[in-house]
Amino acid sequence: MHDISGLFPAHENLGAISVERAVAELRAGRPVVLAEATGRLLVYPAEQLDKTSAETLERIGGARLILSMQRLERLGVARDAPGLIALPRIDLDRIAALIMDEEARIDAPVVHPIPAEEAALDLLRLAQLLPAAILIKLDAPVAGVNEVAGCDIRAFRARKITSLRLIGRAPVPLEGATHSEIVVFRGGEGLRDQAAVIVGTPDLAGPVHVRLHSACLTGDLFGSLKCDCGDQLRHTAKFMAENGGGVILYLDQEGRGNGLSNKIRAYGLQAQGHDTYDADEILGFGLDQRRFGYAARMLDLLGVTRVRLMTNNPKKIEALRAAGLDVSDQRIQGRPTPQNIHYLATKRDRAGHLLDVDVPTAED
Ligand SMILES: Nc1nc2c(ncn2[C@@H]2O[C@H](COP(=O)(O)OP(=O)(O)OP(=O)(O)O)[C@@H](O)[C@H]2O)c(=O)[nH]1
Ligand SMILES: [Zn+2]
Repeated sequence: MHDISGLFPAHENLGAISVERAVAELRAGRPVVLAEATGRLLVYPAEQLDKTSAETLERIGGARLILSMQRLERLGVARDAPGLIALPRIDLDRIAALIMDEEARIDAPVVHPIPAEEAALDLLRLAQLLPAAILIKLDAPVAGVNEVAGCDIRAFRARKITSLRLIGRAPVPLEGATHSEIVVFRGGEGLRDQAAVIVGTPDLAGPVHVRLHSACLTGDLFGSLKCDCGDQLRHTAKFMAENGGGVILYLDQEGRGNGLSNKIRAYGLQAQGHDTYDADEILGFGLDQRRFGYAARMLDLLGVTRVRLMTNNPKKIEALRAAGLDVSDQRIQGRPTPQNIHYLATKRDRAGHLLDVDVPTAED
């Protein structure tokens, strides 16, 4: 027998790997078992339910639906924590309404979750699925299911920060910033690698212009007029090229961390008149899912300690300060368009973004 134990990563990574496996299973529409000292829980994503999975879950019995605090609030139940609803029957239409319908109201008692059940909800968020799962307490073994420990889910984000590694770097000339280098890191809590763009040759010992830019496929790549992302990205690179260089971290946080599918679902709700935050809340998400701890770690790996942060988002400033960086900030204006002006004003009014926007009134 060959001994291949040396091919497996160090012991401290195993927990994070088990979470990533669980995330892959859930995204593929497969169940996972969440193990805690209190017992074992079968977890199935509510958005993946179909006739066969519903029948199977109903046969096992004891199914409950866990929903986030934001979703419960939308369903007319004010709460400060997630909650569970018993599902004596797995009715596909009712569950679809409970997880996504704007008009649905709750018709059953809501129970407070235990930590294992809250960890299940967090797993769904990491998988960038809707934060809604069918849970069943298991009193008998189940075969062929991936198992994940609640403690590993809770430790996942911090572990991903410490395991972040620089994989490669190469010069890539950019429009408006021809002297640029792209550096790629593996890790972070998103589902892909993270990139940093080093524009010019910034003095890493002094305060460095830095932008934390969350991925926005629609804005950055397709030039969507609904947001200011693409414009800010290109403007920042050009500004840095003309002002002593800088570092742009391009973070795998599409849709404020909710993922592309949920962002497009939210855009669908926005097309019906909801603002950017209401649309996310209807889907069960909070104001902003993003955490910036791993961005601080990327800066650390690049040797940056003093930052002139190009942002209007106070949460980014706070997050880097909390991670020990010396941060001063600099406003960055995205181009207002008739299509994004309300989005910009909403970020200012509801999330405290430091934006200077003039929304035309009906009289203008
Ligand atoms: N969920 C959701 N995400 C959106 C929407 N519009 C844009 N986004 C995402 O919001 C994020 C924008 O992030 P950033 O460019 O870092 O900007 P910001 O948080 O507004 O802060 P600064 O630009 O630094 O002031 C990207 O991940 C976009 O994909 C939306 O309507 N709903
Ligand atoms: Zn955008």
